[in-house]
Amino acid sequence: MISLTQTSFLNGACISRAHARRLSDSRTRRPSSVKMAAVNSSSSSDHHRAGQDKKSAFMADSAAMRENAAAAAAAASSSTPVVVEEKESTMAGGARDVYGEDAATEDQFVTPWTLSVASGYTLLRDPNHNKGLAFTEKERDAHYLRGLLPPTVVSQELQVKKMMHSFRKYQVPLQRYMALMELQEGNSKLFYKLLIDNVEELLPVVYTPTVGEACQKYGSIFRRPQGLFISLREKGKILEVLRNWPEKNIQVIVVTDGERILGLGDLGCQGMGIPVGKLSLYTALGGVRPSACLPVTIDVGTNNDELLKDEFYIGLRQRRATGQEYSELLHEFMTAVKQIYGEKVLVQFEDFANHNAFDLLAKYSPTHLVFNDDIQGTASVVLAGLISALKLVGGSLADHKFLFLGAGEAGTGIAELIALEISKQTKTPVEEARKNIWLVDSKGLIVSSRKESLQHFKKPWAHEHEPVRNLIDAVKAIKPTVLIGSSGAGRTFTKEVVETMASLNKRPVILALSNPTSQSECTAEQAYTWSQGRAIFASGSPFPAVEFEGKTFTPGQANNAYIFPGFGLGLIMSGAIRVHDDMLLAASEALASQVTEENYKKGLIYPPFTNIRKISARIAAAVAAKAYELGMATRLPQPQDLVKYAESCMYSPSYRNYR
Ligand SMILES: O=C([O-])CC(=O)C(=O)O
Ligand SMILES: [Mg+2]
Repeated sequence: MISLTQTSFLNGACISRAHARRLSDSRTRRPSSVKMAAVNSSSSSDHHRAGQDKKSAFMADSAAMRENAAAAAAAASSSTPVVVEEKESTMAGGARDVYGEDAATEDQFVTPWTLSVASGYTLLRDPNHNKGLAFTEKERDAHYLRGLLPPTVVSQELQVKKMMHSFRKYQVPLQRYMALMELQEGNSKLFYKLLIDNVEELLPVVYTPTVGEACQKYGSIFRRPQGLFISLREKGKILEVLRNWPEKNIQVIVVTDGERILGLGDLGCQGMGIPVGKLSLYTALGGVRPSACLPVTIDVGTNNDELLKDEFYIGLRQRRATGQEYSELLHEFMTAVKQIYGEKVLVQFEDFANHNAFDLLAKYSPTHLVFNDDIQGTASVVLAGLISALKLVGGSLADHKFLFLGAGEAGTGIAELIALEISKQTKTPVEEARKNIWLVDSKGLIVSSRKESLQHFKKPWAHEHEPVRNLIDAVKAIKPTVLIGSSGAGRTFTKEVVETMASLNKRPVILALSNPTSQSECTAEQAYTWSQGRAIFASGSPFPAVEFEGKTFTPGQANNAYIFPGFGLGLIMSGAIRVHDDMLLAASEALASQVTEENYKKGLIYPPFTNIRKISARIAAAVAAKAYELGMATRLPQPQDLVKYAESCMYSPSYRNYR
């Protein structure tokens, strides 16, 4: 059988280069309805970095950034025409896949490809094409599969049913995680179908909280590498390392350095579980095709002594590199990424420690398409929850008083986005809007008398007030209507804290955002019981429904998983080249608008995850619309119906027919 396959997947004799080129050309022939746009990938705007203010850097902005990015976008849409989108429906009769798939594959137009003669045996071991028992009789004949499979032929639906049946037999969450990872490595389409069809049940396994435990034990459960590992040893060679990755058409990279994995601290190289998990959600929840997703872990060592002593640890056995050594490696990575994948690749920073997260975002926002999920994604999802909570508590955002426990990435990120939204709604300066927002860190309430010793990202929150040393005293002094936990420290919303919130408010809004479950500031049960069922509660990690005095309370999950998949899709489908604060606000509003009356009746401030693909399409459309409005989109012309367009761009995990 002749197959087009990637260089790293050679199995059998290669055919001649000329023949390969002919086949490859016909494979990548453009269907007539493919849309064109003018894109000059070389247009860089590094020089636009100048003038970035560190204070506003978490959401690098605004007027200057917008102008710069719009100029870059204009420059980017001026020369060499390239294919910018392929829709499945436009592909019929167009280019054919490796195995003669009769619908377009998600990896269409990926280059470079090498032709090889693959055996059926190889096909069964290729996760992107394997269908297991679902190979039809004809396919078994055509692709050298006879005898390699038992006689039965089953549908993908039956495979899903069977997988769920055996999955449910595992009682231990980590075993469930391993079973799903094995499936992802063996049959990618089945994995995504399973995840999409059973999202509520499987999310806590491939993602928070189980992924946290998986990272802690990554070394001992390690079977096959996932993602790309870039360590200090690869310094000077990062471009080569990126070229080793088999997929070439990368659209989203999730990168971590493992220093602050969820609320679990420094897990070094074992943080890889996080980019892998986040990108699974990019595909399952946001419809970004798996081959366009690249998980990366930058290994600069770890300060986790237990891991350094652990014989199964998979990373560099040294303490973390810092300062120039660290920033040089990161800079080489960011430069290489843009060089190899172009201006429109989205780099999502994930679970970096505060001291690097803010600086990296500030440094690269003006020149790259970057997004920090912990600062911006979490901010956007929480703002959405607050917008919808207003339906239950009344008033506008400006009427409320917010108190945070935790003044790191999530805390200050959320605080700033709330302030931006208030400022937009009330047409007051953002400094004014910040006045109703208070933050507590490990040293107590952030007040102006502490200003000198504060890290730069905390300074905007240092208001005039006498010193307050702990959370409970801050609750009593500030009298917030909304309490938000983002400190990574578990069980810090004590009975007294929740009871005080309930004594101050008819319906206290309490968000316990820290992950995983062990780090949650309080449980759903505690929030509902201690507030006599009056709390409007949501948490970063999932909690089951709670019965209290004969009533059932279903907590919402205020997790950035609602935002980043749709947000990323919106950036990709519009060809956005920068992230702008207004896109985050647009995403929040789009998510809040998806909460139904029925959800509100149950006290929910987020819609259920069951409909997440529809929700993601709406978020994507809102983000793309904003990109077009701001002049930051390069995919032209703008599609008329962005929601429909987002839906049409989404990856489908259904098997293709191989002719
Ligand atoms: O991964 C999650 O569940 C949310 C998140 O970004 C974090 O806690 O760092
Ligand atoms: Mg995170």
